[in-house]
Amino acid sequence: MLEIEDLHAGYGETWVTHGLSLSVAPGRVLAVLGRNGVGKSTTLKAIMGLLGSVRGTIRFDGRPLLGLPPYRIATLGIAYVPETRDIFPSLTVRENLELAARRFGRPDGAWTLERVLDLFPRLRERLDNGGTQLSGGEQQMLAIARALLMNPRLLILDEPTEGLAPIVVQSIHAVLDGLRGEGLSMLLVEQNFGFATSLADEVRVMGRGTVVWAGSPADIRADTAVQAQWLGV
Ligand SMILES: Nc1ncnc2c1ncn2[C@@H]1O[C@H](COP(=O)(O)OP(=O)(O)OP(=O)(O)O)[C@@H](O)[C@H]1O
Repeated sequence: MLEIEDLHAGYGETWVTHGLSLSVAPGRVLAVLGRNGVGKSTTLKAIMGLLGSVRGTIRFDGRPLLGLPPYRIATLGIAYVPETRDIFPSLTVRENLELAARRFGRPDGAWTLERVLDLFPRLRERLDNGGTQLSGGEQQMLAIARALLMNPRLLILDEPTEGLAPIVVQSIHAVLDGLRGEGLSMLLVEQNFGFATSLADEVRVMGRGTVVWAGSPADIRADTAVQAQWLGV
C-alpha cells in the first residue's frame, strides 16, 4: 500500500534521512521506533508532501507521491496526525471536526461525526469548547477524530502518546487497537516502546536517518541488545 524506497529527505541543504526504505502492507500496523532526532518525523513529513528537500520514491497504491501537494496526498486516502496535533485553536471542537469532514470527508465514508463522537465520548462533552480549552489528551483525541473523518485508508500518527497521562495513553491505545481490529492500515511513530509494540504487526527501528533493524514486536521485545543500542530502553 505504502512503499518508500531510498528516501533522502531534509530541510534545505541538510539531509536527515539517508536512503531509507520501508513499506506498510494493507490492513497492517507498522511501528517506527528510534531515538530523538533520527528522522522519524521528517520521514512522515516527506510522505505528506510537507518538505521541499526530498529524493527517492514514495508510492501509495503504486502511485508516486513525490511532488504532489499535501492536500492531494490527503485526498488519495492518507490521513496524518502530526506531533503538534495542529488543531485550530480559534475553532470549537465541533467546528474542527466539521471542517475536516467538509474538506476531505466522503459522502459514502464509514466515519461520520456521530461515529467519531461515539469513539471519543469525551469530545462529545466538549463539542462547544474552543481548541485551546482542551487538555493535551483531548487535543490528541480531536486530532485523531479529525483524521478519521477523512475516511483514510492509511492513518499516520506521529507520537500520539507524547506528554499524555497514563490513563489517556490507555484510552488512545484502546481506540487504535479497535481501528486495527477493523483492518485500518497504520504507520505509527512512537517513543513509547510498550505502546508501539503492543499495537504493531511489524517494527522498524531508525538510526542515523535509515532503517537499522526490522522484525516483529516479539523479536524486538526479546532483543535487549537492539533496544539498548538503538532505543536506550
Ligand atoms: N524544520 C526543521 N528545520 C531544520 N531542521 C529540522 C527541522 N525539523 C527537524 N529538523 C532536524 O532534523 C533532524 C531529525 O528530526 P526529526 O524530527 O525527524 O526526528 P525524530 O526522529 O522524529 O525525533 P523527535 O522524536 O525528536 O521528533 C533533527 O536533527 C532536527 O533538528
